[in-house]
This record gives sequence, structure tokens and C-alpha cells, in this order.
Amino acid sequence: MSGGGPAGDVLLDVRAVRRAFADDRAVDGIDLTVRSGEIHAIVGLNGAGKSTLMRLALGMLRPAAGSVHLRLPGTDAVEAWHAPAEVWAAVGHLVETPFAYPELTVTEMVVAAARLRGMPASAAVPAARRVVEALELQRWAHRGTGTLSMGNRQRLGLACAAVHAPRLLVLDEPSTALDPAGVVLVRAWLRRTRDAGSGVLVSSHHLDEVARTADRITVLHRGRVVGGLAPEGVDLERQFFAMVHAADAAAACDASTGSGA
Ligand SMILES: Nc1ncnc2c1ncn2[C@@H]1O[C@H](COP(=O)(O)OP(=O)(O)OP(=O)(O)O)[C@@H](O)[C@H]1O
Repeated sequence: MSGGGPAGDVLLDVRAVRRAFADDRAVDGIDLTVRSGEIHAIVGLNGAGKSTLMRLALGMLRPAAGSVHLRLPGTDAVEAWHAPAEVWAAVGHLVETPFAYPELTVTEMVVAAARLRGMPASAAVPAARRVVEALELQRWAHRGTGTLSMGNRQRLGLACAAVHAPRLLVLDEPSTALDPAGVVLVRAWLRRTRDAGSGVLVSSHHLDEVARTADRITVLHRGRVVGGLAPEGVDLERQFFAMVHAADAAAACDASTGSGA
């Protein structure tokens, strides 16, 4: 457990959501919430459905069934697929390869991201400076984004996702390209973001890192929630594989008896 205070209101409310690609049930009836003041991690094997779930949460994909509601302070609850710009102004995300205009410097890119989220220039410039410092990008602040290493490009993507201090942050494997110092830095930064009252949905393959960062851990497998892990628990890897194997065994049993959905 990462030591955060009690979680608050539900910001993201996913209910019985389904989405397939042809006959591939990428997300197959998932319920999930993210509350303010918590880091909720989703873990799963390759192809478990983590990115698809995040894209549904961000209105990038339309659910085939079920619902995804955003309940951000100061706005009415709204389906992600139909959410207006003022709702997205309170959300930050990094779910694809971090995008950056190569002709801009790091600072210019972060300011541009803030402006795209509706921040006035007078607020965007100091906000960009703060997040560049928080993610220790100062050394590259005036370098062209096209010259960055992969890890620094990932930090830049995080800076762009968070420059407008979103209430909800959705991050798909935010530490993949980071060195050990960067992993520690981003962990501490995520905790501060959480402690400031934001809700964070984060995916990862790395159980050790997730256990150090998250308040809640949900295990996805083959598009379904197959269990939860307590971050302070022991031997999470063994528990994780036990859940995955139990789900596979149940699916095989259903298939052999013809009772699968
Ligand atoms: N655009 C797409 N078109 C077709 N199939 C897709 C598409 N996006 C995802 N899928 C399929 O949906 C399933 C879930 O994929 P998803 O990317 O959500 O998994 P993931 O848990 O994020 O995996 P990884 O850990 O490898 O990133 C996979 O079988 C994948 O091949």
C-alpha cells in the first residue's frame, strides 16, 4: 500500500462494459471505478484488455455494451463517448506512443498541451515550468522534442498529460521506457498527484512496481476482471498467476461443457 488517504468520490465509473474486435472479446464485461485520491492499477498479460479498457474510458472507443461514465467535479456525469470538451479539460492521458511536434522544444510542447486543454497562456507557461521540473526534464527544456531519448520522450508525454492538473489521469504503462531513477521519480510524482486529490488509472506489467505505487490493483485476463491484489500483500506474482490459471481452467471447463458465454 502506498500510504494515501481515504479515496473520495467516483470519477470514472465503468459498468459491464464490452468491446470486441471481430471475434476477439478484448473487453468482456468489466466493472471498474477510479476515485479521487487513489491510484488504481490494472495488471494483466499481453492482450488482457488493459489498453482497450483505457481507450473506452477515454471515449476513444465506443462500448458495444455497458457504460463508461465520467463524474468529474463541477460537471454533470456524462458518458465518455459523448463527453464534451469541458470534461476532457479535467482529464489527462497517455495511452499511446507519446506524441510530440518535432519542431517544438520540450517547454513549447508542454505549453502547447496546456493550451490545447484550455489553459490561458498566462497560466500555461508557469504550469509547464512546474511539470518540467517535477519530471526532471529541465536539462532538455530547450531541446527539440525530436532529439529526446525514449525515456525522456515518455517523461515528456507524462508532462503533457498532466500539465493542466487533471482530476483524472489515465496512463498506459507509463514507466516502460524509464531507467530506474525515472521509475522512482514517476512513482513519487504519481503519489503526489494522488495526494493532491486526483484519481489515477494506471496499467502495468510490473507487479513489484505496481505494489509500490497503487492503492488498488485489479487483475484483468482475457477481457475480464479475474481478481484483485492487495498492494501490501506478499508473493503477488504467485497470486497473480493463480488467478490467471483459475480463469483459464474455468474457461476450458465452460468450453468442454458448452456453457461458455
Ligand atoms: N484496433 C484493434 N484491432 C483489432 N484487435 C485489437 C485492436 N486493439 C486491441 N485488439 C485486440 O484486443 C485484445 C486486447 O488488446 P489490448 O491492447 O487491450 O491488451 P493489453 O492488455 O493492453 O496488452 P499489452 O499488455 O500487450 O499492451 C488483444 O487480443 C488485441 O489483439
